Formats: sequence, structure tokens, C-alpha cells
Amino acid sequence: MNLAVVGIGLIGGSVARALREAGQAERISAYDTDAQQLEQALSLGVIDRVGHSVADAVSDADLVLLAVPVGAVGSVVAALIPALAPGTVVTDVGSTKGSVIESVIAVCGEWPQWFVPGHPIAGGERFGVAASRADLFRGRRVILTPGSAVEESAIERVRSAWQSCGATVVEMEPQHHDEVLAATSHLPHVLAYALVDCLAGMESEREIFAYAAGGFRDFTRIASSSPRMWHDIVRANRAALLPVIDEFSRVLTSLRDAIERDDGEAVLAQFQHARSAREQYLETVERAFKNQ
Ligand SMILES: NC(=O)C1=CN([C@@H]2O[C@H](COP(=O)(O)OP(=O)(O)OC[C@H]3O[C@@H](n4cnc5c(N)ncnc54)[C@H](O)[C@@H]3O)[C@@H](O)[C@H]2O)C=CC1
Ligand SMILES: O=C(O)C(=O)Cc1ccc(O)cc1
Repeated sequence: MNLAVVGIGLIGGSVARALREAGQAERISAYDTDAQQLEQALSLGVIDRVGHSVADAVSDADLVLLAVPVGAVGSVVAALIPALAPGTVVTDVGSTKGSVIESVIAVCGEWPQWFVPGHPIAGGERFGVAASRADLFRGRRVILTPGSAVEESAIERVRSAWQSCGATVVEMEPQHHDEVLAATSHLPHVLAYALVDCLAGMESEREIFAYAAGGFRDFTRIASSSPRMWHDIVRANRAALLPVIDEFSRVLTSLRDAIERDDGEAVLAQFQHARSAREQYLETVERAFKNQ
């Protein structure tokens, strides 16, 4: 299979490495607006060829992977359409699905038969091709949100590529995807950025970071993620994100009020409820890993 990757960063680079390692990609071309990423990808052996443009990179591809920030998908699709060969399948890895689908439909007029939206639930706070790894998706889930206009053979090509990367593929409605990810991924990133931003404002007076323990490091790891990528995600998924931010604010305020009233029972009940939910989550995750 000939693979073309547009956006050869953490995710694009990791898919390229994984498909190469699995023997599924004979020739890998890439295009990126950042020439340094392309040079690095070439010198690391992640790709075989640098495209001069999106169109040039995708022209002989069987599978095109769009691994750019979600706000850039529409313009990339507009650039690739003139060069798309019959039978080529295009997929993406964007963290939001409704906005990506809308931007593709805005460019194409309707949902094109060749487009299978996807989202790997795996990644990390580091970005750029230097951070990419062949095993990033092993044992992880990938959500596909194909519409009814998409041919089964196109879905199968994308499903099979992800399975070759070691992932389990599930299908979901785009809106459900965006609501679930708003709660489990987008809200935690917003909270981590907000917490570090808030403490950074106090830092100069009180030197607080010097005394931060492991809990602070664990909680805030994801605030090291790409600001540009997360800027795109929260804007693209604001319809699903705002209600969960509001619900979180309500729960935080209720905890704050219980602390103010010195209502030990209410504080303990909230912490116990949260702890047992997390223990249950960990058990489910471990069971899922064992069954793979
Ligand atoms: N980082 C993560 O943990 C995960 C990210 N994603 C999604 O994957 C996508 C890529 O994210 P990462 O690989 O983490 O970011 P990254 O920053 O490592 O890579 C993105 C690459 O896209 C390039 N790019 C930006 N605009 C472009 C354009 N118009 N044309 C061509 N190249 C362009 C950038 O130069 C960069 O090299 C995003 O849509 C993100 O939502 C999905 C799952 C996990
Ligand atoms: O760094 C982490 O732990 C993440 O949560 C990575 C991540 C970021 C964005 C996604 O859409 C999916 C996974």
C-alpha cells in the first residue's frame, strides 16, 4: 500500500512508523507546512518522500492520513481533491469529529464516499515527529465515525490499517463521539491548562512551583500539550464542551461551599464517590487490556 500523510507530527509520524513496522506501507509520502518536520521525518526514515504540496504528496496514495490540527482539515481537503486518484481512501485522526465532517462537507458539498473520519484514543503531551513511536496505538482504541454514504470497502481499508497498528476499532455516531470526548479528554485538558495558568499568575509572589509534589506533576502533565492543537479542539467542540465545563463548575462550587461550611461529611462523601468511580475505571481499563 502507498501511504500519504499530511501533517507528519506525533500522530502522523506514529501511524507511518507503525504501518511500516507491520509491513503494510511500501512507500510513504508526506506533506507538512513545517519543512523542518518533513526533513526530520525523512532523516529518521519515517517517510520515503517529501511532497512539494498536499496534491503532490497524495497523488499516488491508496490511503491518505490527515494528521493536522482539526482547524486545518478543510483547507487540506480542498487542496487534495484535484489530485485524488479514483479508489484512494482518505481518513483523519482529529480529536473532534462533528467539526471535521462539517468542514469536509463544506468543501465537497456532500459527504464524499472516500472519506472515513477517525480518531485514535492515544497520544501524549509531546508533539512533532521526533516524539512519534511505532507502538503508540498498540492496545488502544480507535473510533471511526463513517456516515452511511461511505462504502464498506473504504471503511475496511481504514479499519485494517488501524488493526495493523495494534489498535481495536469501534464505530460511533459523530455527535456521541464529541460528547464523550468533551467529558473525558477536552475538559481535563482545559482544567490542566487553567490550573497551571492560574498558579503561574501567583508564582512570582510565592515561588509555589518550587514546592510542587508528584500530584501536581501528574495532574498537569497534559498542560504541556500543543497549545495550537488544543486551541483548535476546544473551539471546534465548544457545543459539547460548554455544558461539561458548566457541570464541572457546579460540582466544584458545591465542593467549595461544603469546605466553606466546614461540612466534613459532604466533602468526604464527594471524595469517596470520586475515588470509587476512579477505582472502577481502572479495573475496567485493566480488564480491557487483559482481554486483548
Ligand atoms: N496529540 C495527541 O495526543 C493526539 C492528537 N490527535 C489529533 O491528531 C492531529 C495531529 O496532532 P499531533 O500529531 O499531536 O500534532 P503535531 O503538532 O505533532 O503534528 C501536527 C502537524 O501538522 C502540521 N500542520 C499544521 N497545519 C498544517 C497544514 N495546513 N498542512 C499541512 N501540515 C500542517 C504541523 O506542522 C505539524 O507537523 C490533531 O488533529 C489532533 O487533534 C488525535 C489523538 C491524539
Ligand atoms: O496526553 C494524553 O494523555 C492524552 O490525552 C492524549 C490525547 C490527546 C488528544 C486526543 O484526542 C486523544 C488523546
